[in-house]
Order: sequence, then structure tokens, then C-alpha cells
Amino acid sequence: MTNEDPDIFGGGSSVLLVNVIVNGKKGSIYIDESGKIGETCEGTNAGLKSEAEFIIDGNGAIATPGFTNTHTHAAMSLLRGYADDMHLQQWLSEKIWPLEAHLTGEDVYRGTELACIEMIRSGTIAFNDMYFFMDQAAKAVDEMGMKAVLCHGFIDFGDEAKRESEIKATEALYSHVKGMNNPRIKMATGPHAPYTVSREGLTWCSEFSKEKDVHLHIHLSETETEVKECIEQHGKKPAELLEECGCLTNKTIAAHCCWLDDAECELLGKYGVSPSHNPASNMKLAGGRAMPYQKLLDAGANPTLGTDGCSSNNNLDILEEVKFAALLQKFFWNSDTVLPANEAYDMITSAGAKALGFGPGRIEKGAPADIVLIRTDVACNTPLYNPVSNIIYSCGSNAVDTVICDGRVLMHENTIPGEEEILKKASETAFDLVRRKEDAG
Ligand SMILES: C[C@H]1O[C@@H](n2cnc3c(N)ncnc32)[C@H](O)[C@@H]1O
Ligand SMILES: [Zn+2]
Repeated sequence: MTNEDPDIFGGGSSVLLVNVIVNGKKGSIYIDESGKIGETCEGTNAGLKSEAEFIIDGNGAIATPGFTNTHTHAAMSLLRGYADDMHLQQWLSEKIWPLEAHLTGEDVYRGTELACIEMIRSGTIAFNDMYFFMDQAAKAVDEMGMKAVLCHGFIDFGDEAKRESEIKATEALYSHVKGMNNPRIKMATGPHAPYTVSREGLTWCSEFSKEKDVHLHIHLSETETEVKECIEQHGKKPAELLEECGCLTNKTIAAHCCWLDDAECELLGKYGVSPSHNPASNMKLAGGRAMPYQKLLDAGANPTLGTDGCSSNNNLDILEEVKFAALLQKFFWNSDTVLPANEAYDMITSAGAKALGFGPGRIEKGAPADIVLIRTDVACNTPLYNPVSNIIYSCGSNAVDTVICDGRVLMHENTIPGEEEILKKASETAFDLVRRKEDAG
């Protein structure tokens, strides 16, 4: 690839991608100054060459729509490797939550920057994030040039005072994001899970989401224990409880969904919910069951893919995740045809983009220019019978060369501006967080 000018990272410029494989054919893609795809055509299109401020020679790369990660806790990148090989409830209550009690806004800013670097490196352009101090997450996303739906993790454990403070945090995030007026950044309500949020809390979140027309992001049926406890406590299965509280809509993203039964899959389908499959996290925390992908799809839900946070994964590599998804579905459901490559590809492109409301997730005229170039002059792409097969089953993120989000180049020739400094700061911040916790006893 030819263009060495560092200004290519600035954004707001027209860019012509030449010598790429787009929608299965050799061609070029013109991106206009507003960050939209002007046109795609076969050949190099000499006419457009004079108009474009930058020309990127893809050298035969595959141009794919950028990928979407529909469930993560980005700033948990700071907790990577902090607590592994534990049972989920013990992991959360004995290790993760006590450390998170010492988190600051600065930690979340640095952790989210680190997460963005990692996501960009695997071709991710958008993500759905649930954490704390989300104004600081928004700052990092704004600067890094990605797209995100951000929510404050709302946890009340049935306590009214706690609920009031979670409501305030959610309202504050709404005002903050509105004030940023950045179309790449949206907010959602984030009731953590049916086992950490009261009926009143769930209902408040669903009503707020409807009133403000924003997404709702929740963990659903990750473990068998939480399903049993939900039935004991509420006399209902988790998805039924969410329906009763108004939490199921086509703007709902439900992470995990491992233990849903057939009737619950039908409920998610009826409301057009987007389930987020998190195979690496589920395997690592030994959830014991894979999301019923085929049942959810057949019921009319919009299955998508997420990495979960870095302390249960332990990375944010969507290309690794999508291979895990395609393999886990086949292994767990004992079916060699379930979740074929083209459907796995849809999960991280069109379905993910639809879930978060960020364009069609396809390379077509008028769509946001969210485009990733994947090198073909590498072993994992040789031979190239079928680009989609290679992306799902053989490519590692080391083949990702260039990442463009809303027309802004975030990575080019494997370089992300400022990366070294971001990694250094994140490492210092992580050690400082652990030290603060230890000092507090
Ligand atoms: C937003 C909240 O969600 C927690 N969190 C992180 N990973 C998981 C998981 N697999 N299941 C449930 N909660 C999780 C974070 O640690 C934070 O406390
Ligand atoms: Zn999670």
C-alpha cells in the first residue's frame, strides 16, 4: 500500500481504495468527505483518481464491512489476566467486583483506549459497552474514532437507595452523550442482569429506553444457576421476567442467552431482540451450554457476536471470537452444518450493525464507510477460493491491514497513531489500580 502521508489519519478527506476485492470482485471504492461510500466499481476507476485526496492501494486486499462487537466491558482490558480459572459467581463477587470498587474515571478512560486499540487491530469498528464512568469511555471512543453504544452497568440488588443512584448515573450519561452530539456515540440503559437488578430497576430501564428511544443492554441466562434462582424468586424464567418488565424490544441486546429454552427463544424472536453470543467467555467460565443460535435465528431474533470483557476472554479479537462461535455451535449442538461461514460473517457485519443501528454493515453506495482491508499476500489467505471462508476460519487479526470508520482511517499499514503511548499508560494505570486495592486491604 502506497500512501505514506500521516495526514491520512485525519478524517474528513475523500479516499479512493484501489486494487481491492469488493463484494467478490476486483475493484475500487470511493469514500467522500462526509465519510460515506460514494460508489464502488470494478477496475481502478481512473476518473475518480483525480478527485480523491488520498489513494490507498490495497494490493489485492479483501475489503470487508468493519466488524461489530455487540457485548463487551471495554475498560476491563485493565483486568486482563487478573483472575482466571474460577467459577463465575465466585470470580465476580470475590475478585472482580472488589477490584472494580476502586475504579476511577481515569482508569476507564485508559482501559477503553487500550480496548479500542485491540478492537481496531482485529477489524472492529463498533462495539456495545457496559461499564462504569462511561463519560470517560465516551471520551476515549470519540478520540479513537470508533463507534459505540455505551451504558452504565445498572446494579441495585433490590436496594432503593442504590437504585436511585443508578438512575442518576444513567440520566447523567444520557445528558452527557447528548451534549457530545457525536453520531458515532450513543447511550443505552444497562440493567446488568435479572439476578442483580430488581423488577423496579428493570422496569425503569425499559421505560427510560422507550422514552428516549435508546438501546437496552443486559446479560441474560449466562448460567443455569441464575435461571433456577430466577424461577424460585419470581416464578418465571428470565426472558419471561424481562418481557413482563418491558425489557424485550428490537433495541434490546441480550448477552450470552445460553440457557434459554425453546419458549424463551420464541419470545426473543417475537420482539426482534438481538442476542449476543459470547463463546470464548462461556467456554472459559464453563457455562455448560452454548447459545441456541439456530433456534433464536429461526424464531426471528437477530443473533450477533460479542467478546465479553477482557477478564473472561481474555482479548477483544473478533476474528478469533467468530471462529470460536462457528466451532462451538457445531460442537455443542452436534451439527456440522449449523452456523456456516456466511452466517457467522453476517453476525459480525450486517446483524451487528443492525443491532446497534450503525448502518447496513455492507459495502454499498450511501452506506457509512466502515471498511476493513484484509491482506491476501499472507499464508492464512492462500489460496483464496472463498474470502468469507478465510475470514471466518483461517484469518488471524495479523492479516488486518487498514481500518476505516465513517471514512476516517483508524489504522493503515498496521499502524495506529499513538498506540505506543496508549499501551504504556494503560499498563501503568492497571498496576496502579491493583496497588490501590491492595493498599486499602
Ligand atoms: C458491568 C458489570 O458486568 C460485570 N461482568 C463482566 N463480565 C461478566 C459476565 N461474564 N457476567 C456477568 N457480569 C459480568 C463487570 O465486571 C461489571 O461489574
Ligand atoms: Zn458481560
